[in-house]
Amino acid sequence: MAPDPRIKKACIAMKAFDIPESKVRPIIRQLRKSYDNKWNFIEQDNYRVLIDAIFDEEDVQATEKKKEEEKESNVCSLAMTRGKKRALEQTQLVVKDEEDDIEEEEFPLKRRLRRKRDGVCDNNTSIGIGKPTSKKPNEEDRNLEEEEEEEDEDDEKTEPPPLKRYSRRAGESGSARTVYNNTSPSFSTPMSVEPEELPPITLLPADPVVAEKASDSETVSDMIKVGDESGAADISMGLVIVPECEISADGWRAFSNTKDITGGEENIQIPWVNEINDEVPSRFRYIPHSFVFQDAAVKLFSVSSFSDDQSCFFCIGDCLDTSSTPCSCTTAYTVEGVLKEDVLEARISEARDQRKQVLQFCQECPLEKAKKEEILEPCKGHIKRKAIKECWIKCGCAKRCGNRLVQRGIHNKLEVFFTPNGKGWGVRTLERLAQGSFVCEYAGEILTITELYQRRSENELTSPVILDAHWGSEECLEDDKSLCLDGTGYGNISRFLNHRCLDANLIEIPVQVETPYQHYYRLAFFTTRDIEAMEELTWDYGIDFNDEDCLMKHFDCVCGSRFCRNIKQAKKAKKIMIRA
Ligand SMILES: C[S@@+](CC[C@H](N)C(=O)[O-])C[C@H]1O[C@@H](n2cnc3c(N)ncnc32)[C@H](O)[C@@H]1O
Repeated sequence: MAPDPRIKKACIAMKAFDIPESKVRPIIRQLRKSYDNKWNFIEQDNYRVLIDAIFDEEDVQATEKKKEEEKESNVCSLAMTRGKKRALEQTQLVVKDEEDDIEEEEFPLKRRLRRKRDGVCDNNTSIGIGKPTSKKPNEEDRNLEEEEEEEDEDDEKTEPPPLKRYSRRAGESGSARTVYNNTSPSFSTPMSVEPEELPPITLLPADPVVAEKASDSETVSDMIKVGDESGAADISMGLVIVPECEISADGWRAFSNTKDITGGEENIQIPWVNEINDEVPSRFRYIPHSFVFQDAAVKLFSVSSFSDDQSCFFCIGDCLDTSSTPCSCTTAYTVEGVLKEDVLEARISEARDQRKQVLQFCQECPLEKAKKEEILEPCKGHIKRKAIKECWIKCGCAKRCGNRLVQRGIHNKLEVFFTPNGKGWGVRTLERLAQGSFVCEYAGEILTITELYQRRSENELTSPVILDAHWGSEECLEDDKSLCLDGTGYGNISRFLNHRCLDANLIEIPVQVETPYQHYYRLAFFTTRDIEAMEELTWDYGIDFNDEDCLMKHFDCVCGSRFCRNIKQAKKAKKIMIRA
């Protein structure tokens, strides 16, 4: 039989890392068996699965070798006199040092490859991933070890470890690690993942009862920390706690449930499909509600700090029930559970027509301050937006009250799908949606603007949203109160919503749920018109495609709207359409 050219190609690719063919071939055989001979899994990401498998094979061999040695030394030590044992221990000390060197020699691939993956290139190899370094190899090794030690020390000092580190690692493809089920001699398909210590997670309460429990001075983070001593871990916050581990794209494919991308976190299941290619949704943690990342001062107030006129204390049942006197809270929703037409129209024209927008200007804009430039540029202005006020903890009505729409969560049939027109994943509705229907809210990590800029410098953002509806109304906004949401690492279904310039079929509206506290509010998506089943859902990210300061990752817009603001791109798309 003619040799398979793909095996040859893989061997050549591995040769660049000094991995001999004799090591590559048996692993390829195992992988082909495990992946039903689907080469694309083996080849993708520059043979990342193959490299990982070779590493794991090395690990298994090293562990087995160590075990054997331990067994041998135990047997020896039992049979030895004390004096002999001491003598042997002394020799072992010397031998151990030598063994460390041998181990490095015997398993040089791992260190060399890891160094390459980390962007450090050996001077004496011709192929280098990452920038070459002028450091001598020994110096390099020392530095690498020092760095590793420093990292360990940091971990010990920072107790519990910062969440940021986890979210960054989650997106790193270069450090993915898969744990294999060792039922076959030393390798098989990915089966399980090792749980690591979970990062501290601070949540906003899904249920306002939680708010009641907090004292005036408590931030949510003081009150609810996963696994802390406050007993807060008992409160079910509906957070998907994914054991922190690093798995490959294929591992993720194997674990992710096509029937429900939310992992059971929403009232309904949201399936995902890809009818276009082999891609799977990128790895993230599904959270149904936003949570504080670190510095954001999202305070829970004691109910007494709000006056009775900020709630409908005496209402019973449903505030929208027409038989009772309409209460002061209910201004936005109809009894059918959609936004009132006039409210929706006002919001749409405010979003689309600049003349209808009221701009507020900060004295010192957090967005400008966060740039940390010598000269502070003047504030560019923020659109003043009033939040819809839903009934909350202080109201007497029931949870089923019609003025508690957003807080009851997603209730329409949605689907994540791979778009055919180059936008990646998107969201579509599987049923007809009436105009003004609530679809979902934007959930993510609540960050301060300073934290957002920090992330931006690490290139982690896709589409953060700034919670600036009230900016400029106060003299000076403190850093921990100028907030935004980032759904990149932790997010809900909204992280899949694509952008459409101006005439999108969704609009985002600020909604107050927990308290009338204005620095943090929820951002809810409502339909701007009736939407047919299978239509993609989109919202206008509000990006200026020419703004270099734009906080979102740049992309060439292919929204197809005749109002597309990404002019060059729109022209290109039009030309293609005409030619076709
Ligand atoms: C919040 S994510 C939306 C989900 C994304 N499509 C995915 O596959 O995960 C935003 C990213 O989607 C892509 N995107 C969204 N709207 C787009 C548009 N109108 N044209 C091109 N790409 C778009 C861009 O890559 C953008 O950075």
